[in-house]
Amino acid sequence: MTAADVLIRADRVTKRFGDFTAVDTVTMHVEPGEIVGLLGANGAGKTTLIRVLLGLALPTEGSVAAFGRTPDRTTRARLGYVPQGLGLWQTLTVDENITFAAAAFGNPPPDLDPGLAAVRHRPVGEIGLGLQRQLAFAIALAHHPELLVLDEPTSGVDPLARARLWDAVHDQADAGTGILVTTHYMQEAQQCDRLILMSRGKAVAAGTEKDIIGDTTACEVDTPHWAGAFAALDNAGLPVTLTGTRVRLADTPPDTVAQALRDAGITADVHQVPATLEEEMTVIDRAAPARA
Ligand SMILES: Nc1ncnc2c1ncn2[C@@H]1O[C@H](COP(=O)(O)OP(=O)(O)OP(=O)(O)O)[C@@H](O)[C@H]1O
Repeated sequence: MTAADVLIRADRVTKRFGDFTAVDTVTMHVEPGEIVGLLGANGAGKTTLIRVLLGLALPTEGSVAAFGRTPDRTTRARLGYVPQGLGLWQTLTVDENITFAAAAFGNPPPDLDPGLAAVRHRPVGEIGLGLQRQLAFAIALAHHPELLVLDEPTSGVDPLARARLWDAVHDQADAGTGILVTTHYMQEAQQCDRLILMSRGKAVAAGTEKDIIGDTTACEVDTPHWAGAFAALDNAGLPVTLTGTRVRLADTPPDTVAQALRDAGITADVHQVPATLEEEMTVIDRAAPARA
């Protein structure tokens, strides 16, 4: 990879608001044709990092470059951005939003798929969130950006629309567009070529899902008394989670779990399994130092 191959990069970027460090010394980049997932809990610093990358906020320390230069209006024209709030004018119609964006970027308005075409004369504030997301996505793609930045693109979207959106993202990446996408749905991480995990402002892990999970394990507790097992492990101060009736504990020795269950008089099978990405994330968050 040469510097010319990098679409966007952050080099030791820190962003502070007063005494609060929202982004802490983050270095990352996105290349053409790859889908990079920025993962992290609420408040981890994902949106702030994106705003700095796009030139919408200045870094307190460190530097950013888009297409090899300081982000400005010219670089903005080479990327598509769908912010968490979608960036649409709620009181303008679908058509008016499209016309406005097309004029700003100097491109012809995009073709609309039938769902959006049917509501083209309605104010955006009156159409459903799913259609609003589709519109924001169509507008972001209309000028054929080299880089697409999507902040929580699937939040509040039904499973079918979510699958469609990821299909569209893959089509873009296959055509050579670089994608930077934030999410806190860990299942969506599997859609990405590369992940960057943020915790309390820092990039704490990077690579594929497999790289990030590494050797971390979890204990799974097999018992018909799952409610009692959960309560007992929770009372013992262990990091237990319950998904459906599945009782699991990330990064906890099986002996510790078995002992806590025995102490509570609960019979159960305890076995060790590879951790999920979500579990790895909680392990990392537990270990991460408090924000500077
Ligand atoms: N303008 C601001 N002034 C003060 N604090 C801010 C500002 N913008 C963001 N923050 C704080 O910085 C931290 C990181 O926020 P950010 O929105 O970047 O997180 P995030 O990872 O995108 O979370 P979410 O998934 O909830 O959007 C939060 O604690 C937030 O309250």
